[in-house]
Amino acid sequence: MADYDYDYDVVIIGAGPGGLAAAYGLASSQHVLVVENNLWGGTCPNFGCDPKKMLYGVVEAQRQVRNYQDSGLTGHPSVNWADMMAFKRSYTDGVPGGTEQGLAGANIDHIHGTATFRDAHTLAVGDRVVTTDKVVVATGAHANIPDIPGKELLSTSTDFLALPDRPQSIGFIGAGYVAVELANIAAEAGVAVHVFQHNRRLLRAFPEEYSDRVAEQLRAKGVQWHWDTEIASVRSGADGGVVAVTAHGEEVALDYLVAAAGRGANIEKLNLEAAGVEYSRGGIQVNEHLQSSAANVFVIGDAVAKRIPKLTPTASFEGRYVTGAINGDAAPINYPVVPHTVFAGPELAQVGVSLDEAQAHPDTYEVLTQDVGSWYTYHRIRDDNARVTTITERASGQLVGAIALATNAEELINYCTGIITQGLPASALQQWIPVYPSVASDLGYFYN
Ligand SMILES: Cc1cc2nc3c(=O)[nH]c(=O)nc-3n(C[C@H](O)[C@H](O)[C@H](O)COP(=O)(O)OP(=O)(O)OC[C@H]3O[C@@H](n4cnc5c(N)ncnc54)[C@H](O)[C@@H]3O)c2cc1C
Ligand SMILES: NC(=O)c1ccc[n+]([C@@H]2O[C@H](COP(=O)([O-])OP(=O)(O)OC[C@H]3O[C@@H](n4cnc5c(N)ncnc54)[C@H](O)[C@@H]3O)[C@@H](O)[C@H]2O)c1
Repeated sequence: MADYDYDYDVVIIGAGPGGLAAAYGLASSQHVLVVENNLWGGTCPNFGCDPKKMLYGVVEAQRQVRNYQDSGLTGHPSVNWADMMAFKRSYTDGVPGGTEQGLAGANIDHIHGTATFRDAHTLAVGDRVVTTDKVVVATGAHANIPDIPGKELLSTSTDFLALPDRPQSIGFIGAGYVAVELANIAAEAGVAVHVFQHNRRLLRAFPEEYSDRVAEQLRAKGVQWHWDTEIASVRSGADGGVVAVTAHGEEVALDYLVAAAGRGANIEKLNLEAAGVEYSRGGIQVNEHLQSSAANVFVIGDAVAKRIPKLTPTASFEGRYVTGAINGDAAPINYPVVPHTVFAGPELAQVGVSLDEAQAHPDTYEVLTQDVGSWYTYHRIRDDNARVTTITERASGQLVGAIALATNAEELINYCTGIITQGLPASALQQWIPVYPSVASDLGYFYN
């Protein structure tokens, strides 16, 4: 508890996965206030992971029917965009209210408004001024909008996830997670999709031999890739649409053009200078205890300038870590391996030592890439192009990395993450009985 008579022990700015993990963790030991200026629950359940994966579920079901066309299924379903969006809302509509009820039920003080620092211990939220011993900044991130003429005509992933009617055409600037996932959903729903990428590399967080396969799979679904193409400007087009003008002078008429060129930390409204908190282009700088340059101000989640992936599980992990740090645990943060997946139809997932790293050190690592489309698990679902790479450390035989492009790849990679995190030897797989047949029952073939 604070020595000085502050209003609160901890004010948490932002009620996304990071801020909420910290709030629930701290509530039993500290007097906590949570401040949120948009929807309770933050990006992931309102405008990110969860609504995206609901739409993905619908288009994946359609893809599976297509895969089974010569295996007993006939007929081609089609996506009803409006109904798909209503299905999404059947979940997202309840998120803000449910999140707020959860905070109220746990007796955690919470207010709606934008928090701004007056000094490191004082925050303004609208007309209200609140003093606090410590602050946890968990403000997340927003889509970067390229600074080009007509930028106000650009849309974002948030707009996409709320489109009431199916567009005829849509473009994406950038070829990262957001563009690939939303391009897949749109293409599967029958939208004409263009992706404009300023170089020739998509999904740079994944190995090129895998991301090239994703590009080819999306091309086969109708996605038009515009490689080495900068968008120089945007102007209004016919019927409320836009015209994307490339640096080569090419013009592409679209219903929407989505900025998917990375995300920047939500720091502009915080007045960080008043609190002595230093930041850079990538977000707020922190030490190994997630403390900013103002020692009483902690930062977690997408707002942090960090090298590890900015994902919901990393934000929650950091929320749990600051709970311990604020309660007196002096240990620095120690991240376990972080798996990541792009839901690209099928999924591309990876964890641990990267393929580049393994290939650069062949004396240290053994790399085994297997085309598993003919294996029972993948043949059964006609995932004919499924592929899995495993990376083991030669000296110990320990699994240290894995990459999979396959239906349910995220589940296979979750199992690999458990093995790597726990440092389990291959012999451990002899001591458990998985359900057969299942993704898990293949593990012994990948790691033995
Ligand atoms: C389209 C999309 C799909 C994604 N899919 C996945 C996925 O499949 N898996 C995955 O792991 N991650 C995914 N992500 C990333 C994931 O959503 C984020 O990593 C995660 O939400 C970060 O949590 P956070 O708590 O740091 O921030 P956020 O969830 O962004 O929450 C921050 C909150 O702070 C509020 N806020 C900001 N400034 C202030 C202020 N000054 N005062 C008060 N409140 C403020 C914001 O309104 C927001 O609600 C996706 C992101 C997007 C955009
Ligand atoms: N499945 C998931 O886990 C998931 C899904 C969506 C988002 N996310 C999170 O959100 C973050 C942001 O996603 P994102 O796709 O916006 O970013 P990203 O960093 O994954 O990709 C950005 C893309 O934009 C390109 N780019 C950068 N500047 C550009 C410019 N000026 N003009 C044209 N292209 C440009 C980059 O080369 C890259 O291809 C991810 O890094 C991830 O942390 C995760």
